[in-house]
Amino acid sequence: MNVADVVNGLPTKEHVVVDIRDANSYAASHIPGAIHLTNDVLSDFLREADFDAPTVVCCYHGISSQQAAQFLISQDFTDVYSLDGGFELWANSYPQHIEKA
Ligand SMILES: O=S(=O)([O-])[S-]
Repeated sequence: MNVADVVNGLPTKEHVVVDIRDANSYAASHIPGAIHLTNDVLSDFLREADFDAPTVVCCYHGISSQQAAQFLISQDFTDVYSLDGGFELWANSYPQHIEKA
């Protein structure tokens, strides 16, 4: 999914955004409303998740998010996307849409 689709969905909270970057990167800046998804919180996340919600995985550059998206699909999520270009493209495109922890 491209960054424009995600930014357009922000006002209505159309997507669940999960950020798989390291804790410092997430703390410094992330997509507004993004959940920080790490191995530590994975079981809680899976227990509470809406498996049919449109869910977008954000990493650094859009590579590792593809694997994470596949993993979520393997866990029975039905509507999962990888954010093309990752947070780097997001931050360059929408510096006004950045949330700090
Ligand atoms: O985050 S990344 O795998 O795209 S470098």
